Amino acid sequence: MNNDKKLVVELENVTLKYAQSTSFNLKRFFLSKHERKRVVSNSNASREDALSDVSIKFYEGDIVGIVGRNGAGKSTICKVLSGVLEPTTGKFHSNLGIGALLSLKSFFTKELSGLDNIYLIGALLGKNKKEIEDKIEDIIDFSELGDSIHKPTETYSSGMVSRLAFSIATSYRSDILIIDEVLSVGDKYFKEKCNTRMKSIMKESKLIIIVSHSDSDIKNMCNRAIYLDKGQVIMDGSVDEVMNKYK
Ligand SMILES: Nc1ncnc2c1ncn2[C@@H]1O[C@H](COP(=O)(O)OP(=O)(O)OP(=O)(O)O)[C@@H](O)[C@H]1O
Repeated sequence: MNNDKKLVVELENVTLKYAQSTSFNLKRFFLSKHERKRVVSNSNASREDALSDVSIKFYEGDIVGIVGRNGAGKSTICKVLSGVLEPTTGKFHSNLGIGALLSLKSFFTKELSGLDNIYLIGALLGKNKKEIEDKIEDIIDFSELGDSIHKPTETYSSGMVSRLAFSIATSYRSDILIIDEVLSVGDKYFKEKCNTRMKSIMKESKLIIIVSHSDSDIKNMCNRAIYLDKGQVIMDGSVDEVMNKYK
């Protein structure tokens, strides 16, 4: 499959077990950045695998939709692809730079303001102060949060969080863009605005991964889909084929 395309990212027999039940957030990521195994387990036996023997090849130009029921392992795969989590066993190879992971579940530190989160997430994406400050105006404008940017994000509606998350991640260019359940929230007007921005980013990114529970998001944007269940790949193929199986 895809013999004419350039292989850019590969998961090889990846298994991932979480060490303990715990929520994931930015602070935790910073603390564990140099010791990633603190958030995953080395044990072979004790826990059900969040990912189990997953092998996937990603090619330049792929826009891949990942589908599956709750708990299937979609967010976990995104974290492995963005370098946030290391596999417990198996290998992750990437010829692309650090992946920009756009995820509502992961990175907001809720007691901090939207503005502070812009700095923190920018730093997490490897940007320096100047690079972050160069983008602040664009991020706030695009998110349309106005003065709410100074309020703690725990006071935001899910739509506001979504707007800010989308604005931050899409303000920086990276070779790999990973969008985990962000497109499905936000009102119709903002969704259209996101789609327009996405189209221009897609032209610049080498690989895009989209997790969505929305059939239409996957059908409209992706050229390939992967169906996960209980941490395993059930099907990897064309969008039509996979969405028919997933129904
Ligand atoms: N931080 C964590 N600690 C322990 N277990 C976790 C953690 N995060 C996820 N899991 C478990 O790993 C499995 C896969 O979870 P994951 O969040 O990747 O699924 P998902 O497909 O993204 O689900 P959803 O559609 O509900 O967002 C689930 O069984 C989940 O309970």
